[in-house]
Amino acid sequence: MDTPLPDYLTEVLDTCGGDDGGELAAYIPELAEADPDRLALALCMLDGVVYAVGDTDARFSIQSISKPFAYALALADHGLDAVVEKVGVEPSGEAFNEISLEVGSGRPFNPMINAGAITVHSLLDDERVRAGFSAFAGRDLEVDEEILGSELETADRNYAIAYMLRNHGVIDADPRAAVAGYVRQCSYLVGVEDLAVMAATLANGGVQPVTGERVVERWVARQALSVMTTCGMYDAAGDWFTSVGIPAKSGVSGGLIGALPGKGGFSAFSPRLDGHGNSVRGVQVFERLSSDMGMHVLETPPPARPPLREHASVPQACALDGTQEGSLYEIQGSVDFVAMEQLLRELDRDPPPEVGNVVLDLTHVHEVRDVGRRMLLEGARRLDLDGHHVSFVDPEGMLRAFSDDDPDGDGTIDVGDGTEVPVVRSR
Ligand SMILES: NC(=O)CC[C@H](N)C(=O)O
Repeated sequence: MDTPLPDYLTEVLDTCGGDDGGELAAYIPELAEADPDRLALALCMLDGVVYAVGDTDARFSIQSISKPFAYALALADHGLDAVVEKVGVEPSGEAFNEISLEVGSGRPFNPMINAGAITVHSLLDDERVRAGFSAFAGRDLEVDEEILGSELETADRNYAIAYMLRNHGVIDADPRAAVAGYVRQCSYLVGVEDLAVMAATLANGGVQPVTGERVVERWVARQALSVMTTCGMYDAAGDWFTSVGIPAKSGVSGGLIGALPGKGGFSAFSPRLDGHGNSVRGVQVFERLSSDMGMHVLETPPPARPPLREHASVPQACALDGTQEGSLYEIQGSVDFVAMEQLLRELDRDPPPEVGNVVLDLTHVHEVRDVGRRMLLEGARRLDLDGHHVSFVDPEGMLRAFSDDDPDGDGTIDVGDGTEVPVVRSR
């Protein structure tokens, strides 16, 4: 069987391809020369599989899509506080090249507009950007010197921004050098597959899904995705988020990325732009993908099955001690806050009989979140305090995968206060 995914993606391009509305970014001479009809789309799943359709060979400058990645590198190098001290995280509601600072703090509003991005760039050097972007993409990226030179010839607005930044003490660097570095950052050549993989790295908590390299820490990826959500589409961020609902970033060469946490990275390329500087057909492609695939991050998920699959009083409930009566709790689904709140409430409402074994069976659990694990262990600790002989059945090692509690694998887990509870592989 051939997977239908490429056919589906081609169909999306076909339906969105007819719109020739919008304009090329004429303020950068080299971009005004681009072939306006090119159209491409790529998806990168978090196991590293990439689907790409349309003009997948097209290479274009990354432009403002560089901003969340440069922001991530600055966060990784300097920490959150140092970066937030320089650049805020509030949507400006203004155009990407607005000459403005936040009233009060005197910082650029956010790292997605040019003022913020020039400031972020001043925290990095060219080599760090090159190596960092290449790590996100999983291949050595190169600057298009023509595009770089072309933009620098007409960069008066960015120079104005940089002079404003230095005048207000936001950057120390020479404003012309700051702009040159920032425009270099915008001039890396990419294709849609690169962008999908880069977006997927953010969606994957900072681990590049193809190379397996951890490029940035989890919190860094979350911070970058957060500002993409609130500011990535500039003064169209609200419209974008209500209709598409995916953390995203656009660039004036026509690229667009979306990163869906825990799911995948997406990219589109089509050079004609709307009045906000976002790709016209790129936006349409994402609207279509989001509605077809139910990818709005705030879509309420369907109700989960209850965490307690079965609760039975059974003889010989515990494999460790086949002689006693006991209670068997078969837990299913996700061990997260919501599920454990329900389970602990149930154990409070209908506690197991005073003597005997209590077996907490995780055979049917598919994921254990850190908070869920802590709640479950606390439940086990309290059952132990009440005098029960508690044990876990954990065939997949889900509990231990998260902790150092049982480094030597001696078959017990510390549930707190030094209380050891046996863990067995099967009942
Ligand atoms: N929105 C964009 O992609 C803008 C990037 C472009 N290099 C600029 O600074 O004007």
